[in-house]
Amino acid sequence: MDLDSKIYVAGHRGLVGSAIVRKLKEKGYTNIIYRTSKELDLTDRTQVDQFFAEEKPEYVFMAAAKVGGIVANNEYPADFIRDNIMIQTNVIDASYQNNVKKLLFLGSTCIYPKYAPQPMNEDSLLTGELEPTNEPYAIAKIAGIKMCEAYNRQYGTNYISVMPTNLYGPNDNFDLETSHVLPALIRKFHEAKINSKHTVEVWGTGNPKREFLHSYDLADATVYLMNHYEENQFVNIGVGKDLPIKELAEKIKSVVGYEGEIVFNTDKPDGTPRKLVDVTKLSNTGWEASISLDEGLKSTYDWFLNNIENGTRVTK
Ligand SMILES: NC(=O)C1=CN([C@@H]2O[C@H](COP(=O)(O)OP(=O)(O)OC[C@H]3O[C@@H](n4cnc5c(N)ncnc54)[C@H](OP(=O)(O)O)[C@@H]3O)[C@@H](O)[C@H]2O)C=CC1
Ligand SMILES: C[C@H]1O[C@H](OP(=O)(O)OP(=O)(O)OC[C@H]2O[C@@H](n3cnc4c(=O)[nH]c(N)nc43)[C@H](O)[C@@H]2O)[C@@H](O)[C@@H](O)C1=O
Repeated sequence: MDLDSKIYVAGHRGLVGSAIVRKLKEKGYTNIIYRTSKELDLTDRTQVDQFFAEEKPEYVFMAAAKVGGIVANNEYPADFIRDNIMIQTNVIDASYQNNVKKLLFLGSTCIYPKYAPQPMNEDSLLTGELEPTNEPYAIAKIAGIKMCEAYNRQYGTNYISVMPTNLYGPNDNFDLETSHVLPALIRKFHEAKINSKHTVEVWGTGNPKREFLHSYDLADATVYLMNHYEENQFVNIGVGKDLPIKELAEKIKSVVGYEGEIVFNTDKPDGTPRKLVDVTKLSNTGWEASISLDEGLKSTYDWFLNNIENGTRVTK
């Protein structure tokens, strides 16, 4: 990408999209375009076609999607498969119709089989059954990967896909029903502390292990790969280290400074027991993460204190 290339970041207000815009600006890119979902509903093909025909972006970062944690995925499976298939199909095909030079599609590590050998490498795709709590979302993401590969093969496009591990950082979703574990626990411990509550509920047994990557590291990796990666096969993005949810909860409890007890609600699902990604392929490109989980938790809690009230964004 040249510094004046026209770059469309889809989903620029979200966790990932906002970090990508920040990174592009930091690196000196000057011609970045974006739209909110109100201005451009990516599930609507007519609106998408009109936008691409008018704007003619040269590069596309596909960070717009319907995203949610384990319970949201489990309760709204139809919304997750429908919206994601529509959004990605519209954007990928409109990119082809309008000669986009390169597109980066964001998948997720839930595309791997529930019991894939750990750490999970890229060759594990489609080798076993998926985790039921997020199967519809994972199938939409697998369709996105395969669509990029198929367009490259049939039409000679240059579309790459990345599979990030669980992410966190500024502009995350802090809604207690629909968010992922890390932002949910930051909010739960914080509210318990200020309201002097004696216990905090953590879903599941606390035994599943997860790997966490800061959104700024992810954004750095996506811009790096947009400039340096050309292979048809997707690439994992992670840190190569995971921890049990129980330990994550203890860390967040300590960062927030909460002194009560943790209670596990085993009526809530655990999901995949473990999904550590193999980052060998990524490391071979020369990229590695730089923000440690301890550092990232502290800065994300600071961001939360300055920007979130009652679970929603306020600008202080
Ligand atoms: N969060 C995570 O832990 C992980 C995320 N990913 C992937 O990263 C990508 C981004 O996720 P994340 O940033 O967390 O998600 P967010 O929910 O934070 O952001 C998603 C963005 O998508 C936009 N969007 C949703 N629906 C539409 C629509 N119909 N039309 C236009 N825009 C729409 C929203 O725009 P608006 O704000 O304007 O409504 C929003 O800004 C996704 O593909 C996700 O699968 C992968 C692995 C882990
Ligand atoms: C990124 C990824 O995100 C989802 O998969 P997940 O990793 O299972 O997501 P999660 O962050 O919601 O949960 C991780 C673990 O944490 C436990 N947990 C404890 N307490 C809370 C809690 O308060 N909220 C949440 N959400 N989880 C909690 C929870 O029970 C589970 O054991 C999918 O959408 C999937 O499609 C996807 O791609």
